[in-house]
Amino acid sequence: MRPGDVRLAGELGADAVAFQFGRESTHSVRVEAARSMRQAITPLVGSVASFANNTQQEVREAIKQLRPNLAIFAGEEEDAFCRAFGIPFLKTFKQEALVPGMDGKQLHAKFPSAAGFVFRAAQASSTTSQSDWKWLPSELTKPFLLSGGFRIDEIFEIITTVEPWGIVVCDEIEARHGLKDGELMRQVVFESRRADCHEVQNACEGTLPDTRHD
Ligand SMILES: O=C(O)c1ccccc1NCC(=O)[C@H](O)[C@H](O)COP(=O)(O)O
Repeated sequence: MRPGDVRLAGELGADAVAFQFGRESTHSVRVEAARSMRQAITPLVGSVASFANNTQQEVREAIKQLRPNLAIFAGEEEDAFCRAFGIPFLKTFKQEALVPGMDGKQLHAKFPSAAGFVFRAAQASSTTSQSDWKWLPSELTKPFLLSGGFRIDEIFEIITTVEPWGIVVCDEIEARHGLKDGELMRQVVFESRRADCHEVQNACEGTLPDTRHD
């Protein structure tokens, strides 16, 4: 919600910055404000427009002004609505709204145009064991993000347990409502990168060709 926070997020290593346009979000911003904050995004850092039950006109106007790389739809939108804007999108599902037992194939069939999904956990605490994530659809082949108000000290564990494509943070990195805290942002990026490195190291262990020359 502040240009300085937008710039710092990119400088600290965030992959993308999201602007929220959902009417019910207490973090929603006006299109004009988002457009001017977009200028503060560091080159190569993505810009995301996040919607929740906005009208077609509102989404069209925000996309026209902001030119985001990606849209997120976190309301009751259907696939046809989301794909009509011609940019890649993720569809958000709240944990409590997911049909129990729904697997990745069913989700993909319901949202064939989605580039991926966001799964928003209902319970922010005690989310670090595999069994806490049983509600996630199985057999997901598209990338997905996790959101849900994580504690910073559990981010490493969550990423290495669930192996999402990324995580979304909002309140977790705020000093006060709407005001991001640089040190908390740094810690989130650090923990996420630490988890990435751990995963890459695990994946590579024993599989890299021996490039040493005697
Ligand atoms: O969950 C998402 O899909 C998401 C996408 C882009 C940015 C943020 C996202 N999640 C966090 C939130 O939706 C809320 O901003 C957060 O839970 C705080 O709620 P509120 O104060 O109503 O904005």
